[in-house]
Amino acid sequence: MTLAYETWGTPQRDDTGAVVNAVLVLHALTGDAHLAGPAGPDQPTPGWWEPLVGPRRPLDTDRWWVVAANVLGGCRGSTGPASPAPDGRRWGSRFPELTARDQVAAEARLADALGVRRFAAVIGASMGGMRALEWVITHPDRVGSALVVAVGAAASADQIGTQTTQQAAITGDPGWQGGDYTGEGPLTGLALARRIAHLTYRSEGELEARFGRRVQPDGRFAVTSYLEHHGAKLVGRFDAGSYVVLTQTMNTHDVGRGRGGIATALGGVEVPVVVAGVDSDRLYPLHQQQELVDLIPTAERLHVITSAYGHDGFLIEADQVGPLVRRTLGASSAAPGRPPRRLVP
Ligand SMILES: CC(=O)SCCNC(=O)CCNC(=O)[C@H](O)C(C)(C)COP(=O)(O)OP(=O)(O)OC[C@H]1O[C@@H](n2cnc3c(N)ncnc32)[C@H](O)[C@@H]1OP(=O)(O)O
Ligand SMILES: N[C@@H](CCO)C(=O)O
Repeated sequence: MTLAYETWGTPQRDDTGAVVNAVLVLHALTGDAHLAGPAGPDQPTPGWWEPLVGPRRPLDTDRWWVVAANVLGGCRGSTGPASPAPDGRRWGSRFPELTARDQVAAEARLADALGVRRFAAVIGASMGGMRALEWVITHPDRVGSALVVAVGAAASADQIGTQTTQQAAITGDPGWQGGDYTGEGPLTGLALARRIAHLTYRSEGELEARFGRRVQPDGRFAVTSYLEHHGAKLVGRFDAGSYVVLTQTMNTHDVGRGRGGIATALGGVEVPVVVAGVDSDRLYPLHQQQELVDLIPTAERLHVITSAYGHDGFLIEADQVGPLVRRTLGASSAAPGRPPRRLVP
């Protein structure tokens, strides 16, 4: 198994050689390890949280060693369905179904390899928030604090409904070939999946204000053209097999599975957790983050990101996410050179 990762800042080690200032940042569905920095020949997008990383920024690289890895099952350097299996062919349909717990198990092995016994903080939104929750529950001794944004304790019917419909758009494309495509693959299906998904990532009000019923000179509704643009862009940078595998990990997300239910699993959390949501998020509505706050004894109040942009607000509203990152690091029980600050509910 390969995990592709990037780091920013400099690791500080204690007497035993363990890194004491590492912060793990976990990306969402179509993100990758490139948290900050420009696009380049091998990197299709600029850093997805660029404003948050650097000297004196919330993820202050003069102080923290920031680590971001491409998720297991992804297609930006880590092992996924498009990777070659030992026989040299793509894993394709032979790639196993993964859960967020498997992905966290892989990330824990990355931490071992990097010499990180304990992260000062683990930070994630959306699919990254699922893994941040699993980190807190599975490895409480390895997490100083956590920031969990725009996610719930378990996939909802609404989320499973839209994600399985996106999967059907891909697997119904003749180019899918049971997952064992060669060449271009199910590009039409992947673009359609992204269009469906993107609608859930933005708000009704934003789309109305930006596009309304406007028709472009080419005869297309402006909103249709916008969605086609996002579909075409994703096709240029993402593998359809990874899209199916990763959305399936999101469908099976349930912190309570095998742990006596959500309330029991979250009720045992001892790591300080900062929970936030976006007020216009129709995919992961605020009541799901309120449930996390209600059930996690170490979570303080719900932090609300005010945004017109819906779920994507966690990517766009860096000015509001930044203070939450600082708050999370300030609450860490593992921050070097500073006593932990208790988050009072
Ligand atoms: C900055 C990055 O690229 S981050 C890279 C990693 N990406 C991720 O992790 C998530 C994937 N991306 C996303 O979710 C979103 O695109 C975001 C959140 C990053 C960006 O959101 P915003 O900045 O609000 O961009 P928005 O959704 O308005 O889209 C702008 C694009 O739509 C295009 N567009 C706007 N209106 C129309 C229209 N009527 N017809 C066609 N295209 C249109 C713009 O030209 C622009 O194109 P470009 O991105 O190729 O320059
Ligand atoms: N726009 C985000 C939404 C998923 O959280 C992405 O593509 O990763």
